[in-house]
Amino acid sequence: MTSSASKVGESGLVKTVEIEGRGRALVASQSLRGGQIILTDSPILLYSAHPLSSSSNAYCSNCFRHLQTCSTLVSCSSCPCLFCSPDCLTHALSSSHSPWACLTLSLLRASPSLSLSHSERQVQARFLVAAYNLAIVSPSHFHILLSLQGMALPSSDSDAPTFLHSLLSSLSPPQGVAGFSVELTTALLAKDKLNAFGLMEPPALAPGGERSVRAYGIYPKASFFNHDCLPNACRFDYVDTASHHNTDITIRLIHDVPEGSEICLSYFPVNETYADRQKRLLEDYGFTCYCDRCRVEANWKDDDEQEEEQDDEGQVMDEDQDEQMIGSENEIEIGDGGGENDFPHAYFFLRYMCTRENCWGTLAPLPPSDSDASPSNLMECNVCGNSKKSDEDFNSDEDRLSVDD
Ligand SMILES: C[S@@+](CC[C@H](N)C(=O)[O-])C[C@H]1O[C@@H](n2cnc3c(N)ncnc32)[C@H](O)[C@@H]1O
Repeated sequence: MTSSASKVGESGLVKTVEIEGRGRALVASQSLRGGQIILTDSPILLYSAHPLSSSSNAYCSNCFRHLQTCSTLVSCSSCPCLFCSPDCLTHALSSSHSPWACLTLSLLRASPSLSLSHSERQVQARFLVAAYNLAIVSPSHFHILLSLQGMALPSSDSDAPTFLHSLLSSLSPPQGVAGFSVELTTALLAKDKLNAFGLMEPPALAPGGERSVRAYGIYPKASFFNHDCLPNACRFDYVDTASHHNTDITIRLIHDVPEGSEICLSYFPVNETYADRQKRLLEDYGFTCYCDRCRVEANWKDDDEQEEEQDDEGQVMDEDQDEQMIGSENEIEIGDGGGENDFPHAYFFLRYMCTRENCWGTLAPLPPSDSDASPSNLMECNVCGNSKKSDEDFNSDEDRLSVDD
């Protein structure tokens, strides 16, 4: 580890260091307590996760607050975008919804070739508009975006940059953006893929089902967190409940972390199998994970070697579920060996996984009253927002915490 340490976050609780094979990383500058907020970060760029062809107008086009909760809706005078308040619209007109962004989104919406494209490509088009708009309205933030990790990965959709770049060039090239080229477009798409955080839809909009993403954001300081399949920190956001800076995210520690230890997030829900995690990390993030959990699970029986049996209806059934640690009822399944050595991280799942059906969120203690206080025994889920005492089942829906930071 080389420590060219620059301190970031709340009062310098974490610092960036360079770790061989992992790039930049954030480590604890001092010993830290579970529940401590180590970083609050604001996005330099946000964009909708909905395809351009979608008629959904459920969220403010600037701050992505759910519009159902807003009484002062206004629309853009030149396009169908809605905003939660006149102030948000005014702010957007000089930032995220500049005249160039407004015109370009309208032209893209009307483009037959883009409307025939799959939804992922339409969302990538939204990102590129947001990124090139950033170059126009805030060159310093655009440089921060360029400084983030991200090279095109061999597995990435290689047609996307060429197609989207030629579309933008023909419809509405961003005037005055130095270096506007297919190479820059390729690099921007790669940076988005490696660094974007998803702001989720509120749980009530997806009853019983999985929550989907409403918007993506680039959070420059939080982008330095590396991944671990058993993270020691997790991310919270309060898009609909915070009255100011509602798109800020906070990173909170799940448990105590000693000075000098790396602080990691999980880039996706922790219930995924070893094979799925490795595939996703390699294809989407370009690395193989050798975290403690992966080192243990690498010795478990391979998915492909598992016996598969045909059930009576001829469906393929997985009999051996030792890879699928968290079943549909959030059960812990232990591997063939059955012992603690096979599954030393069972404790993590029992203590820090949300038990609400289909949530798969992570629990972190509420922030301690001061840095010397013991961690709170009230745990909050970073996905559904429910709370529970550390040794209890979840409270009812009425116990959902409302936090306004
Ligand atoms: C969001 S960035 C994290 C910060 C990054 N290390 C940097 O230097 O900017 C994601 C990238 O960091 C690297 N990374 C993250 N977690 C890693 C891990 N557990 N092992 C190796 N590389 C990792 C991968 O290159 C990944 O694509």
